[in-house]
Amino acid sequence: MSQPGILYPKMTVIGAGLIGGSIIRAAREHGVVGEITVADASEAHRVRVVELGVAEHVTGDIAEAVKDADLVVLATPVLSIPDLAAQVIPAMKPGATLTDVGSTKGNVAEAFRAQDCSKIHAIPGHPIAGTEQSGPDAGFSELFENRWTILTPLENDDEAYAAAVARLSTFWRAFGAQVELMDEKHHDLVLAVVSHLPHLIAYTIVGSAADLENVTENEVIKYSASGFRDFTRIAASDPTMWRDIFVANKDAVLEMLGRFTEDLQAMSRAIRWGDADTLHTHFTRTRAIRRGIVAAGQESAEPNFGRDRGKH
Ligand SMILES: NC(=O)C1=CN([C@@H]2O[C@H](COP(=O)(O)OP(=O)(O)OC[C@H]3O[C@@H](n4cnc5c(N)ncnc54)[C@H](O)[C@@H]3O)[C@@H](O)[C@H]2O)C=CC1
Ligand SMILES: O=C(O)C(=O)Cc1ccc(O)cc1
Repeated sequence: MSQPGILYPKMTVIGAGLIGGSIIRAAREHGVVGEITVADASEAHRVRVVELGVAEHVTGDIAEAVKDADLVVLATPVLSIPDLAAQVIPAMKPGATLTDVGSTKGNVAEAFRAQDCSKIHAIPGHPIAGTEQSGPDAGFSELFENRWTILTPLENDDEAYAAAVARLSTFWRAFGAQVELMDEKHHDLVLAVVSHLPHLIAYTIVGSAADLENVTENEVIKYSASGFRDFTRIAASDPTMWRDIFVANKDAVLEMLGRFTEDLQAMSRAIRWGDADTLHTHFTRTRAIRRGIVAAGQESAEPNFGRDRGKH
């Protein structure tokens, strides 16, 4: 793939965890930024970023970190974004771009709109790529390859804003991602079904299995070599990140949870009444959905494909 060259001479990433760390590595590898500055609230993480040697500047001072940046990326848990936006936006230089990678977009759009964004280009974003790992060591440059990044631009008819959205799209494409633009409310509904609800189910079922009196913790570990193992991987995802997602995306998650509960009741009824046809028809449909995803090249037929890349 031909690379676009330097898109942002100075990039600042706030939050050097899995996603921030992956962006830094990918941006360096693909040559789309010049100098990289990292700001992180955790001293231990700042020390680790220095040891890893992945950034030119590392600081705990947010205003100092963003003042010269052409691109600022917020890569922290979503409930921290309103506070960070209030610190970052007034400190940014005119004409610079602000984006984020948060898993929810309605609250981020609201946080950006609450500030005076007239001198910068504020563009919420979300790479649909990740793992259950977190922290500065978890990042790897290939994370975004063949994945989607959704941008949810704010309402703004300026040509300069459209150009900033186009440049940010080029940035993500340089990492091998495909970019889609979407309304933030639609984003939050779609992600509630395909990401937030599955995580809630995994968190719940792993807890339920461990709590059952006739199932020991030892059996949960021993037999997790089966399909249950995928649930335990997801249920190992970062607690702070997921607490924030469910608080921020409450309405969409509750709506989807309501529909899911109805569908679960229908399955429960089919099992109770021995309605084998209903079960078979349903499982045939879901198998076709999975095969469609594999055929579209979005996933390997092998389990756990790509999930372990970049682990240390
Ligand atoms: N983990 C995943 O699979 C994905 C996560 N996301 C989103 O990306 C964002 C970051 O997630 P991860 O990289 O997984 O988290 P992480 O836990 O690996 O990294 C977050 C980093 O932010 C720092 N931090 C936290 N609050 C801060 C604050 N107020 N100021 C400065 N630094 C702060 C932490 O010290 C940590 O280094 C979240 O909003 C999450 O919803 C998006 C796509 C995938
Ligand atoms: O690890 C997994 O299976 C994920 O689903 C990763 C993930 C987590 C949160 C996001 O907003 C996007 C991707």
